[in-house]
Amino acid sequence: MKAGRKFRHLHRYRDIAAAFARNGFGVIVKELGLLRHIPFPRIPAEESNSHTRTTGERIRLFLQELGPTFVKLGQIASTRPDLIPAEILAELAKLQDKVPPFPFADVKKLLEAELGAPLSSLFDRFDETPIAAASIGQVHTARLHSGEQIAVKVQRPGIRAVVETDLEILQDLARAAEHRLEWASRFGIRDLVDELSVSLLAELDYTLEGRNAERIAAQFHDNSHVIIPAIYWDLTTRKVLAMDYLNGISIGERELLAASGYELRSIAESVAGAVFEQLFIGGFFHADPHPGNVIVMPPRPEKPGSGKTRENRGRSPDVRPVIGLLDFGLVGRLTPGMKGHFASLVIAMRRQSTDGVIKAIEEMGLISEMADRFKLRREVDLLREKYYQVPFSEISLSEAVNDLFSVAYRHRVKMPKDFMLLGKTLLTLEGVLTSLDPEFTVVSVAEPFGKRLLLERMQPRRLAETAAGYALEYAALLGELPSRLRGIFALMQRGKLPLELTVPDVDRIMKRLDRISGRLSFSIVLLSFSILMAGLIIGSSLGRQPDLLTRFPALEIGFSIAGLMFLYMIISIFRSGRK
Ligand SMILES: Nc1ncnc2c1ncn2[C@@H]1O[C@H](COP(=O)(O)OP(=O)(O)OP(=O)(O)O)[C@@H](O)[C@H]1O
Repeated sequence: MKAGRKFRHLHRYRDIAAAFARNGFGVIVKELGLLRHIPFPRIPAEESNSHTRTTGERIRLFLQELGPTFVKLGQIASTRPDLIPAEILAELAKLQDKVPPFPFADVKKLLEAELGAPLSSLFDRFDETPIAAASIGQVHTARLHSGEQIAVKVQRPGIRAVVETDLEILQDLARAAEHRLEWASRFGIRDLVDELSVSLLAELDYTLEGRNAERIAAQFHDNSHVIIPAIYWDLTTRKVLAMDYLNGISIGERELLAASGYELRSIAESVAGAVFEQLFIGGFFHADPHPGNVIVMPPRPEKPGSGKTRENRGRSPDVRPVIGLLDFGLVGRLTPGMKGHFASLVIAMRRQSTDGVIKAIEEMGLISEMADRFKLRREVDLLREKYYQVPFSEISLSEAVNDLFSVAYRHRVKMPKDFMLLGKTLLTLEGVLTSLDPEFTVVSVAEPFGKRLLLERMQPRRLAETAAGYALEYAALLGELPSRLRGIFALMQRGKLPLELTVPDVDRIMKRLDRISGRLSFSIVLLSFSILMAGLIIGSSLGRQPDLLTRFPALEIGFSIAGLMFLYMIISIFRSGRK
């Protein structure tokens, strides 16, 4: 730990040490020397909760006592069922950062400084009592001079400095812990803290949240059943976020929803549909669909604010409720490749194919060189047996995600951050929706989206893109090959080529080349096959429209090229097989 930093943050270190002690972790910290040179506070036995609370509870209380940075750390850790035992995970999921609001005088001061004008000229009405107060910011309602009802999120004064100090301390603690504790380095807690730093610092910039909201809104461009509040950019800064006020009922208020005449099943379906649309289709997703962030609004013909409403006139009225999503501080991204792997994984699990599951996780590039494939296969087999003949609609998503993640953890399969967020999103979603309607199964809604994604991937245009992508990957790998080989030859010349080092290296390159070329030729075969099929279909319709060919001679050329390509691919595949 850097001494200067420690001295600067002495007060905070003492708070942390006291929180450790009060929650029964003092001994561990002291003995491991994590907070060496910090005067350790004496906590009377009756003030410690170590005998009255479970470990999970104490961890939750410890984090809650230390405020926003630690609460967020716990919330991020709660997205890691691969790392954290279920009992502790359940406690972390309860973490709330609701705190008393800060005074209106501070709100006014901050708004006027940030927006550069007196409050009365900015708003027609500004409600002094916030509708929600969290540790980073609080939300007020207001009305613009133009009449719109808006919600204004205002950042707590001085919060950035507090978070930055805590992050520095956490980085020091994580470094010390990894140095001394095997489990800490196994958990990769430094990575966890780095991950936390990135997402927490992003949450302190409300303009990023505004941009996330707009990106998700664009994904629902054609869906009038999902509303994302429009952002008022002229009233938004890094510390102020102004958006449409969504007037509805939180999805957590089951009784109120039922009493207001909503059908709970229909709400559950709409919310699951909205989430899967982001996961499988858009690829950019809201990763924190907890009840406070999902609200139900009465069916209405038009989306307010966004101006991107689909025309509804002339259609029979649609009674599905409208789902409003809020709070875009935590988002995940799935590249087209990841979406595809995810769909393949779901399909392989559904087909009970162990090889398919392993292939899918292999293709994600997740299996480390260290993994014991034999054991991994056996565990996936066990999972397969567990889910054997369980109807897809009865599978508990959270259990399946947990099972998969814990196998992944045991085999050191590295899950990318966005996959973790995907898992967390699914877990939160299932929790929220089953408490709304215990009979509802989330996967039943997932299936059509997965199929749609796979169908989309089989379209000739997509196949062409995929083939082009692999070709680029091929080219990049070939490009990097000479330098790698040069390196290997240099080592050989110097007689410093340990066999165990080079063989896996070359092997890895060859395997990758093999894989890419396999996929490349497969994609080209599919592509040319699709073009050929399209040619045949259009060709068969030419009988009815004989002038098409004369009008589009390029079609004829296209078919001939596609046919030749296809033939060439088949012949070369047979040839390479013979060799
Ligand atoms: N546009 C809005 N329309 C209606 N209510 C809103 C709106 N924005 C925020 N709220 C209310 O304020 C609450 C807190 O907002 P939000 O979740 O964005 O803040 P946060 O500081 O990120 O809180 P948390 O840490 O709980 O995620 C929401 O749960 C919701 O009840």
